[in-house]
Amino acid sequence: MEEPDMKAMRHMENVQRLVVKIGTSSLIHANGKINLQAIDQLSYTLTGLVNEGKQVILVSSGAIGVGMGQLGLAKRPTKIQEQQALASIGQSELMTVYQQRFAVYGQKISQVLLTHDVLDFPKSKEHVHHTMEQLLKWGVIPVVNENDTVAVDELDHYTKFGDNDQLSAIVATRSNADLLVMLSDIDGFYTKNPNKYADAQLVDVLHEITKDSLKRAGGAGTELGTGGMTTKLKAAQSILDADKMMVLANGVNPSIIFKIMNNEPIGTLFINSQKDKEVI
Ligand SMILES: Nc1ncnc2c1ncn2[C@@H]1O[C@H](COP(=O)(O)OP(=O)(O)O)[C@@H](O)[C@H]1O
Ligand SMILES: N[C@@H](CCC(=O)OP(=O)(O)O)C(=O)O
Repeated sequence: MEEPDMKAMRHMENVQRLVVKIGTSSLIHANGKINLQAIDQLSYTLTGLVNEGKQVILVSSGAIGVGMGQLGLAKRPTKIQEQQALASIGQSELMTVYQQRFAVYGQKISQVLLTHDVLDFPKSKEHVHHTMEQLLKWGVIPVVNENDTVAVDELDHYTKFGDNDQLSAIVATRSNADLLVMLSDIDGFYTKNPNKYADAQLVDVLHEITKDSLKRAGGAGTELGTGGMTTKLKAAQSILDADKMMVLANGVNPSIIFKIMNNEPIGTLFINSQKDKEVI
């Protein structure tokens, strides 16, 4: 693993298409209410990027969390049908809020709900691809989430992505995006879980996901978040395999994406070493 205090130069100039993933913990306050400031800033920032001529896809979690807030539930229910019903309530509310906030900046958005099998089956995968390309061509920001109402893993029918970290990596690689920006409740990937260890240090750049890095990632940090750091590293692995870049950063102020695009050393950059050498 790289020395945590070494800050490498970054080169985001050629990023034309990017996927931004935002997790539940960045979208919902600890008291269960929607974080309007985060959504507003996200809308402002992503619209700003589209106005600069970039193509942007948003992968947003939060359906279950928003649904919990709507019903006043403090704890995520364990029954699958309850989680799915909450997602159904929360997704439409979440999209209503996104729609309102993006409209303030004159930005069109759309909803794309996916399941794993849809992207496994060649014909439906092609349809999704064409729809996404058309949306991006029109300057629309597709807002993607898992179709939680139908996604369940059964023995003979595999429909779940697992979590939105995986989904965002799949969306980014399938859409040939140059960069995946993963916004979480933490500043980046640390040498160990910073919520447990005070001496944890932020890693600036990671060129490969080793067994050692996976060991440094603990479980999910919050009641609402599901993925935890392990799934973020797995997502990063898919991005590195596709020879693309990922930045993991804190989603508390989503306008941080402007700084990322401006080559500021924000969060953790995942880039394979060959590509890192090429761009420098
Ligand atoms: N090495 C690590 N570096 C950073 N965070 C870590 C690490 N290991 C475990 N974590 C935990 O992962 C959490 C982020 O995952 P999660 O709560 O699922 O966020 P999100 O809702 O944004 O997907 C952090 O808050 C932290 O507690
Ligand atoms: N599809 C679910 C999100 C699941 C998920 O991965 O959540 P998170 O760990 O907050 O990104 C929802 O919208 O609630």
